[in-house]
Amino acid sequence: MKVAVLGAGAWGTALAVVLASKGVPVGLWARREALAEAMLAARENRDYLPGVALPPYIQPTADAGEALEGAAFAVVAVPSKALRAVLADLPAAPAYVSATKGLVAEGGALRRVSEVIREVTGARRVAVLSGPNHAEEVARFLPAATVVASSDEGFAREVQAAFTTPWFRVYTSRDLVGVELGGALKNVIALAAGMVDGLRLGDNARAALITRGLREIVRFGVTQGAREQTFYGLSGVGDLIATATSLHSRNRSAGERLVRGLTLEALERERQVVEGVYTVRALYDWSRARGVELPITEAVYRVVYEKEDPIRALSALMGRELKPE
Ligand SMILES: NC(=O)C1=CN([C@@H]2O[C@H](COP(=O)(O)OP(=O)(O)OC[C@H]3O[C@@H](n4cnc5c(N)ncnc54)[C@H](O)[C@@H]3O)[C@@H](O)[C@H]2O)C=CC1
Ligand SMILES: O=C(CO)COP(=O)(O)O
Repeated sequence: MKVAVLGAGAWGTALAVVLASKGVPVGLWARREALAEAMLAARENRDYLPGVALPPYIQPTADAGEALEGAAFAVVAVPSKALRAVLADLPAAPAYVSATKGLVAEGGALRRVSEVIREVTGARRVAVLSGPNHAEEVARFLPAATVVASSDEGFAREVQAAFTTPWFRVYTSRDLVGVELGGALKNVIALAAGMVDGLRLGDNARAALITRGLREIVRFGVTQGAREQTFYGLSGVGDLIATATSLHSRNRSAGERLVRGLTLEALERERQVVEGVYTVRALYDWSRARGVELPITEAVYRVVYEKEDPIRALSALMGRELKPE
């Protein structure tokens, strides 16, 4: 069995390493010819995942047709903002696994990445792979667990079997909506946790924020048809903890740097993608249009997009109406 990985950032590369480490041939598609050539020459992705050797079973290429040729399924690991345009340009695969963690805002509607994949490609077999999985650790064979969710149980099991290794444990789930939203929304809470870190507000504050953040994720997720229980698993609270507390997390670190003077414009120019910056805007617009309260999302939005003083935005969370937990 061969697999195509679309997107040669840190995560696409790490997932390719997982598959190739067990002898699965992988076509790793990079948008830029120069990156594909550099990976071929150095057998390393120095731009996005330096220090990790690419096993021989990985075939880097900028030719999507070559990457997809004979693949049983394609793993989508491109940033959510580029998703639609990238997919529209590529040949179709028999099935898709989304590894992208974000939301796509289109004309006032919020779309999940798997919905966009389904719509653009017409594929019927679509799964989401999501969990507490920093690429830097997964690619170095440190132990990790993840979830593959699909409404097609057979496909979820196929993907589970493809990715499972002695150090990468894969669970299945039928709650695709819950698994997908857990991965997207935790980035917003991780931005907020980074702001707490940047302001040196302490461990108690970070724990309170993560816990109330989980509540906010559940509140939104349930309105979208997710099962509440899913958010208490690996792809929910598991990923929230990994992202909101890790030195690897780009979202957490972006929050920290934004309150210390980094501008949004400078952040957007950086090479690595910080999905939470787009997710928070999409969620904020959605919540305002529907009158749904998402207080942490609102605070993060105001700091990132309205340049509100972060102390003021976070104090507003403390000063909300008192109520039972
Ligand atoms: N890095 C990680 O540990 C994890 C990342 N993810 C998710 O995977 C997705 C991809 O992230 P990473 O691999 O970390 O990316 P990255 O930050 O390492 O690299 C960015 C990637 O996006 C590509 N890119 C940028 N603009 C593009 C455009 N306009 N069209 C096509 N491609 C474009 C770049 O070429 C590069 O491959 C994101 O949704 C992220 O949230 C999920 C789990 C873990
Ligand atoms: O999703 C991730 C870990 O599970 C990666 O998080 P960051 O994008 O914040 O680095």
